Amino acid sequence: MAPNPARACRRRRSAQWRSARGWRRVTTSPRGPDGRPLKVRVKKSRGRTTSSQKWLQRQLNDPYVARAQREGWRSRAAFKLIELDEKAKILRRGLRIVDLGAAPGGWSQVAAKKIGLEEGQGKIVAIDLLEIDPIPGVTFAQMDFLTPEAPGRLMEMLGGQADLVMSDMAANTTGHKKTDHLRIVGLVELAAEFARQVLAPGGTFLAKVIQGGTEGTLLGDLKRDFAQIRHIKPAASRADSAELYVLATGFRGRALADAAEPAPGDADEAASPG
Ligand SMILES: C[S@@+](CC[C@H](N)C(=O)[O-])C[C@H]1O[C@@H](n2cnc3c(N)ncnc32)[C@H](O)[C@@H]1O
Repeated sequence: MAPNPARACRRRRSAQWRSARGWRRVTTSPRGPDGRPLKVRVKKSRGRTTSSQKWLQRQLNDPYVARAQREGWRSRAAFKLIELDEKAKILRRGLRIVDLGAAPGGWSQVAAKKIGLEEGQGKIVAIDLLEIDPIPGVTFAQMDFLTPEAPGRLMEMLGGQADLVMSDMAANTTGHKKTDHLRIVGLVELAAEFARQVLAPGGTFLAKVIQGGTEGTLLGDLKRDFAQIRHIKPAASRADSAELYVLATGFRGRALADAAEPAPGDADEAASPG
């Protein structure tokens, strides 16, 4: 019998529903001749709600999760990019895009559709620590963006300049607010540095930050290198989360960004009397 995706989806959601409410599966023995349990009981677990149950409860109560499943997006994050694009018109046919922190692939799916990737237009290169199921036309590398080889590898995959560098990277949270804040700021700073290396003049940089995360040096550098900076909080971004997106448009070009960076050795020359 052909698999029925709607039925599989219903079954998965009902399993999630049971798990989120503290039900756990108990498999009785003996097993039948086909190795499957003769009886499967579902029992309510005692004790406090675990963090994974809380996560599941949030998922089940989240309209974007259900909508993503219905519409075939790999993540609820897809709606954030859809909304950012509705507000700021960042995706156009034929664009060359770098997607940083791409897994499970929602943003790449949205971007691929908008730029006409399946019709042979534009290009998307993507990177993540995690593996993703292939997306037609998207060139993906499973690697840590923080490793020194990552920027070079991405540039090689891209084979030219980019029109848009987008980063939805989020480091695993530790629960320690200050550490989490510093980690995400570190990721955005590196992503912005990479954007300066690969963007064509007029290009766009979009990145997830957390409130207060684009103040100081990062914001100053972005203002110097891009014509316009905006902060946007899409409705799909959870209200109780401090995340928001910084959108920098109108890249002024590498020459300017490079001129602002002291070249290696400049400091020594300036300091040397002769
Ligand atoms: C919120 S998810 C991205 C969701 C994605 N935009 C989508 O639409 O499906 C954040 C991703 O950032 C990735 N990430 C975090 N740190 C990273 C790093 N140093 N290098 C590469 N990916 C990283 C995580 O593995 C995770 O998959």
